[in-house]
Amino acid sequence: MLPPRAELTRDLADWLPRQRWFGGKDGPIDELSIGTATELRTGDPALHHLVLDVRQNGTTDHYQLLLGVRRELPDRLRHVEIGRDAGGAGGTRARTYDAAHDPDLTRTLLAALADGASIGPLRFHHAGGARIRTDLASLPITAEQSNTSLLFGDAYICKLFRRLSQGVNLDLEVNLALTRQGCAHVPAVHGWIELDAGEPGEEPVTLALLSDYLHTGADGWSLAIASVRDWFAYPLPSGDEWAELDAAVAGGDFAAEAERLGAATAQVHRALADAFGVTTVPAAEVRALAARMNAELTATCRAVPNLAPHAKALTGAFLDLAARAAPLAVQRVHGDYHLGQVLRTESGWALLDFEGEPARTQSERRALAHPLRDVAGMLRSFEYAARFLITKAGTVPTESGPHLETRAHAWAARNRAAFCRGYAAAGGADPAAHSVLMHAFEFEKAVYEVRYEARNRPAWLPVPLTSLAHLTA
Ligand SMILES: Nc1ncnc2c1ncn2[C@@H]1O[C@H](COP(=O)(O)OP(=O)(O)O)[C@@H](O)[C@H]1O
Ligand SMILES: O=P(O)(O)O[C@H]1O[C@H](CO)[C@@H](O[C@H]2O[C@H](CO)[C@@H](O)[C@H](O)[C@H]2O)[C@H](O)[C@H]1O
Repeated sequence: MLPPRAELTRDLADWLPRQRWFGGKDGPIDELSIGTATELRTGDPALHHLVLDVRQNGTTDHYQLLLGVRRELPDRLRHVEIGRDAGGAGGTRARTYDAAHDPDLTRTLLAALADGASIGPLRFHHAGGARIRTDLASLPITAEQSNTSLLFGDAYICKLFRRLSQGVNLDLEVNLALTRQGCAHVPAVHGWIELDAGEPGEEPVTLALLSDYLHTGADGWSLAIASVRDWFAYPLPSGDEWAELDAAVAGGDFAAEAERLGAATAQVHRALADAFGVTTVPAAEVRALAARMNAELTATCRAVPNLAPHAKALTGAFLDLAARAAPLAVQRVHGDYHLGQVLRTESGWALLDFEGEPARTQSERRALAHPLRDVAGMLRSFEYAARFLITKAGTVPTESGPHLETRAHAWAARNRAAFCRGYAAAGGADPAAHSVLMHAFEFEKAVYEVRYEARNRPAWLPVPLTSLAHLTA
């Protein structure tokens, strides 16, 4: 049984702003109420699924929470306690906590998924194929910011979406379609959980996604950084010859992987086109897109004046896009493609997280785009990886800054070229033959990054700015 609502909502309003995944940290909570409460397991411990309606600054956001209720809280769950002394029915005391951290309770989710159960407004779907195992204990992974993912042994990863958005989640929609296409470059979907919208004709809200856990995978960002570190440590030849060095000579060269990643990207784009189709937008819409890119540049220059010296070159690229005067083929793409979104497993590259850029609205994230927009995103990521160690002063060997910047540039150039080669060879549009699109998309992403870093990680701001200095020189 749930503790009395008044006490519970008071505890939740105190606890929620302290959670990493809470999106409304920039203002106070004006009102918090429990939108839906569904009992998933009775007894001690009990499990309740809650949707919290959180009103801030005139808008209401919805967050999901798995609420555990126990008489006594074991030490291992103290760090996720929500309410200490909520008085239960009949004078009993109940301790409430975030049950995502309690493997005794999260098993309930696997069992319901395996059964394809319906509990109150919650629908548990099994994607078909292999039976879902129910004997696995969960462990939350800590790396994430906006959602919470649970590992079930080496078999599954279950992503619980914290802030809920209207309708079917993009990550589910895309991964399910690609799994059904037999695409080898995404983790197979095993199941998902959704909440009935309640109103006829309204789409259900996606709550969670259960996929294959690619437990042998290493993420592209760590692999690329290891390669850059190796390249920076490569001994300098005498004199000034270092400037001529090709990044290929370093032991940890990444170019072959970059080329394979390019090929995997083209294959996923093909599968997305097959699953969702391709449409053509007229030249007038391409002009409107270029105008939006430029408007964002103007707004970002106002917020981050250090971007202003590059504005002329960026505007030039957006004007070239506007002048292109040709229709553009658009389709579903990844939307926020970078090295942190790809995993190298023993059998190849896998792409993760098709939710789009977190700083964009839902409709912007759903918008179709030209596939080279993803290619440009990944080229930005090579720029980032090349300069990350320089920005993190102290983690690099003894060379002076300008020398390292030359090395960074060489590493980025080598891996950008390899990625593009792999992409074109596997049937994707050849980036070299679409320089107007590539420049506009890459500069659009760089503007987004400048804004993203200024807001979220000001210490990283020099990374996109230095790279822009090179690209616009
Ligand atoms: N299927 C998977 N197999 C292995 N690791 C995964 C899988 N899905 C996600 N991860 C790991 O979890 C991290 C975060 O996943 P992601 O889907 O990007 O979550 P978020 O949307 O919260 O950023 C990834 O960078 C990756 O390291
Ligand atoms: O992974 P998310 O969907 O949360 O994407 C956001 O955060 C990313 C940073 O974690 C950010 O990516 C930028 O930094 C990366 C290095 O950390 C770099 O590889 C990317 O190229 C760069 O864009 C992403 O833009 C943002 O949407």
